[in-house]
Amino acid sequence: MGDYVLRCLAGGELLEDHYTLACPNHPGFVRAEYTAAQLTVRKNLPGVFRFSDWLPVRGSVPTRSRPVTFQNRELCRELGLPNLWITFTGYYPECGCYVPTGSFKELEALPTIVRLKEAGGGTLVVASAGNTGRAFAQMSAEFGTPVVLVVPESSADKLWTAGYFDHSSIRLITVRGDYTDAIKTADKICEAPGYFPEGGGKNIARRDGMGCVMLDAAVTIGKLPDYYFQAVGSGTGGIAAWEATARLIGDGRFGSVFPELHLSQNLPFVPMVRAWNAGRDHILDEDMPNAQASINAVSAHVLTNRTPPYGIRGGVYDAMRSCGGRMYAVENSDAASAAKIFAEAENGIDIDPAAAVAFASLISAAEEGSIRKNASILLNITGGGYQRVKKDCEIAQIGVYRTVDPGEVPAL
Ligand SMILES: Cc1ncc(COP(=O)(O)O)c(C=O)c1O
Repeated sequence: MGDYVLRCLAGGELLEDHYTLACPNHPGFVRAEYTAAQLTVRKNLPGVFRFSDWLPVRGSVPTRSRPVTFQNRELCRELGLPNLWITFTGYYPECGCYVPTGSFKELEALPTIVRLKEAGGGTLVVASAGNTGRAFAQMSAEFGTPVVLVVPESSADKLWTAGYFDHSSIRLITVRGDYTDAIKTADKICEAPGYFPEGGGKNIARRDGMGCVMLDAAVTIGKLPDYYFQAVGSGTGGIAAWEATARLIGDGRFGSVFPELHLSQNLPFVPMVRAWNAGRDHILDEDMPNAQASINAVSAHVLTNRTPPYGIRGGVYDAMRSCGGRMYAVENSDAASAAKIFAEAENGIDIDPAAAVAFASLISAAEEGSIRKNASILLNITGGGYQRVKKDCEIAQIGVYRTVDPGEVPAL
């Protein structure tokens, strides 16, 4: 299971995999090419590991976390989209979804910790605006993998575990700055031996873990959707959807056309939307005017990455070029209205502000008539059910180990 070779996308050469995140000779992403040409869903394996054929791991860890794809007929009628499918990754027992930290970042964290363990282990260093850090914290508490989490000071309250109280394997560092400052601090920590970057979009375990959303949708719907809607900060989920689609097309049973990517960001911080709409393969400073104030003004802070893998070979720009599609800039108020519609339709489930941004972009596309109404649409609800998880499980806040200024490296 999970047999693969690792290929450099820029140079085309095969690479040895020692938790390898990048090619030593070329910039750009590396990608896993799996031996299994067809996907066998292994329901006997836990959670997301049912897709192990196309995950870069040999083993698994016990978990219930996986995405769940379903339809809500009433919502389909209300929106005039009869073939709307939702893939939900969060905590929503009524739909069989038990992701305790509430977001699809757990789909990345699970194969990442297994991949690192199989490569010899070490301490994972994770920069996060909140959700990624919480996902890795949960894994660390459950499986003992040591992690250093680096988050903006304002995100510290988002760092908790559900049902696990021993946090001795977790070091939480808060930075007096934003998400990008957290990324820089994390990079510096990784210069010390024994500390490994989780790798963000460069990590095949993270991308292929997220790609399980598309795999779950395709096996549930029985074919690839025509449109894929997701809110993006790094854009890794969009890239992952593109890569998973390529594998599904190769499988031969799910169709041969890439779904259009409909990716959204939260106004006023929308660097990828601006770059894409200007036809550029790179982001300029002018795409992020008043960056700090704009970041402070969005409702979905997890979408505020100032250095996303946009123009890199195999990144967001390539994915958009390959699939076609559109990018949306969504107002906070529209995201809030979308979240309300979702809660009313789905047992009061509160969705993540980022997922609300994606849903709002879909609503606007439907209202504008810019998508075909009868097309098969996949809406990636990337997080939700936080209120429910806090009701059903005991929550343990993670204590801050050190608080540092931007550029400062904490002693660990
Ligand atoms: C709930 C949620 N949705 C969407 C995103 C954006 O994901 P990405 O840009 O990595 O695909 C994030 C990122 O942290 C998230 O936490």
